[in-house]
Amino acid sequence: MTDFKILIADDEPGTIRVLSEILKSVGKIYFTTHGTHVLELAKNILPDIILLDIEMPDMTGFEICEQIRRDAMFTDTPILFVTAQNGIDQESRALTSGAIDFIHKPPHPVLTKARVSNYLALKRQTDELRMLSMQDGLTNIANRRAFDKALSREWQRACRSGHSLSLIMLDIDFFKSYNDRYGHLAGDDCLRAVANCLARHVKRPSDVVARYGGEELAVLLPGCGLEEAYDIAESIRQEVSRLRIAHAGSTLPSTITVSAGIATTVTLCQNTEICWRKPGGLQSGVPCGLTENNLIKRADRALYTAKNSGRNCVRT
Ligand SMILES: Nc1nc2c(ncn2[C@@H]2O[C@H](COP(=O)(O)OP(=O)(O)OP(=O)(O)O)[C@@H](O)[C@H]2O)c(=O)[nH]1
Repeated sequence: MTDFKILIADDEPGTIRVLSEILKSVGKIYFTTHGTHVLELAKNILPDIILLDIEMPDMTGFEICEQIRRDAMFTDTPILFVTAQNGIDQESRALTSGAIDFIHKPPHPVLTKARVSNYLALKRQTDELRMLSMQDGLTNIANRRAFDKALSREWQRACRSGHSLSLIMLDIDFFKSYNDRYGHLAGDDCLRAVANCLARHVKRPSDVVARYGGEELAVLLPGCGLEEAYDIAESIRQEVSRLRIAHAGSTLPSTITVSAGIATTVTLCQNTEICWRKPGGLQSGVPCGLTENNLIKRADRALYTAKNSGRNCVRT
């Protein structure tokens, strides 16, 4: 048995039994006889494929399909309708509501298994491609594209909820001279080790560690205020020093170090104002309508300050 998850929604327990028997070797079966439960169940189990009865008493399969399609979590999840009806109108309505194909009742064991297996194989490839498109090939942390998406998502969320959002930008000190002295491949190893170190430091599922570009790395911390972000950045800085990667060209301790800059948002007055918290607890209101780019600019500016303050330090 594979680790695929198959969700079957049908108000007839007999059909669920037959489909489960046919597909039990293809993946783990989850089912519901209530149309209104499908979306919630799907959110809990994150199925790889959904088999939907068109005729359900509480909600039609079309309505459920459209509801699932509206949810960004299920953009790539294939939905197949299981139906006893044939007809151009039904099929066309099913396809426009977001289904990818049909299984006709009574389900034929060989055809049903083959059809579901094909869509699952396709889903696996799509998942792998999506993952690769969001991952940095050298360090295996999130790439710039994934970072931009996460920042945009978390910015919206922070504006809605009023929770803080912190961004740490980190840059390896004297990395050019490291490359020049030890070679580009050693530079790549060093970058990987520092990225791993960052990844070990983030704990919450919504935190994102990304390669922002070149030797600049970013840590996005939703729901995290300035003090906590500072502690995390400082702890990363110390941990990188403890890696003891020799760097004879550094004017600091002769090991690899990082500099870090932090910016934090605080939403005030029921989202009417977005405020940047400044060092020393000062707050300055900035008119609403700012974009997430301001957070990056602030963190970058703080990083620049850290570099100008002698490097191997954290600035806000
Ligand atoms: N090995 C390796 N080097 C990279 C990669 N991406 C960027 N770099 C190098 O990172 C170096 C960055 O150098 P600079 O921007 O001059 O900064 P720096 O030498 O670290 O100096 P400061 O940041 O001021 O401490 C350049 O030499 C880039 O070639 C990469 O993927 N692998």
